[in-house]
Amino acid sequence: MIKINNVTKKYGDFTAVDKLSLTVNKAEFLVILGPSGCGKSTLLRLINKMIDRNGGEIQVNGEDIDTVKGEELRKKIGYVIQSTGLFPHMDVKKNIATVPNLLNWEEKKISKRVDEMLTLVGLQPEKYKDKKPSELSGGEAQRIGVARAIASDPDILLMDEPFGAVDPINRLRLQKEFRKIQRELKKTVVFVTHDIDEALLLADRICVMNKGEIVQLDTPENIVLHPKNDFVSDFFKGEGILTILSRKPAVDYANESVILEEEPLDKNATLREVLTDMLTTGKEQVALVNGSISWDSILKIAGSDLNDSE
Ligand SMILES: Nc1ncnc2c1ncn2[C@@H]1O[C@H](COP(=O)(O)OP(=O)(O)OP(=O)(O)O)[C@@H](O)[C@H]1O
Repeated sequence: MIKINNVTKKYGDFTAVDKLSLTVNKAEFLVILGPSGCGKSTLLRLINKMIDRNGGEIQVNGEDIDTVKGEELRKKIGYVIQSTGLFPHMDVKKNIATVPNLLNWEEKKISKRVDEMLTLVGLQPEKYKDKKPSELSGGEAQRIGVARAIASDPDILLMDEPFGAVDPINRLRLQKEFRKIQRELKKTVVFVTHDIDEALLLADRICVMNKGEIVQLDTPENIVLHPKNDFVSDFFKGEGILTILSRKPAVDYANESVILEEEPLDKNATLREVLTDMLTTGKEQVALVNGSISWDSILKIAGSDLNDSE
């Protein structure tokens, strides 16, 4: 858990983070979203003491960060940045082993951990561990960045646009895989992005920032459907409904009394996939494993029921 209380960061006369308070719960995926220059990266770097603050307090897992040395704190908190920050002269296994080495783990334990981490992020250990970063694609390098950040099993991960350099198709795959890993390992994640779809797809809660302050902190659904002010609604510009549909399992909305004589969609299909199926086939009713769902009900869900269902 991370507790930020009344924290301010100034660069000269300029206030980058302004008396900001925020609690990130254990195992929560919190996304910080906002326009360029609003203070997102600064906030992240304050948490792991890469920069000093001018006022306020920060606690990490109940401990005031002022009582811990920066290097010690950073061994306990994973940090991933857009450029991946992999060391170019080290091979993949050495990169992943960075923090375990700093923590003086035994060779055998490190080697086992490297293989586990590569497998976790979907890369075959034998094929990848001896490669240099220059021999990896952008998406592979991002995965190694994630593997390195979680290698020493930190409770908390700070991620600053970690998938920014990846092409859209691999990006979506990485986002989904990472979300799954985060849920399985119950990591507390603070994730910075200015990509609205990414925020809506990943977040338990979104913290919308502007000019160093929090404008709205809420679930993705509430932010899209009930923006607090014009800044938030202009920022989202009506986007987001499709992404929210893609977070909802269709089976949760099935009409169990209408059974169709046709092949049902996959049991894991989302409302967005139902909508796509309807738009590509022209069907107004689609079969699900536990009943069916109609065009009218999708429209109704997109319009209002999403909010009530939270
Ligand atoms: N070392 C620094 N010295 C002076 N000003 C800085 C410094 N680092 C950041 N700033 C300023 O502080 C503000 C917040 O920067 P920050 O990097 O936190 O923004 P951000 O929201 O992460 O932006 P982006 O989405 O573009 O990465 C910006 O106006 C930036 O120019």
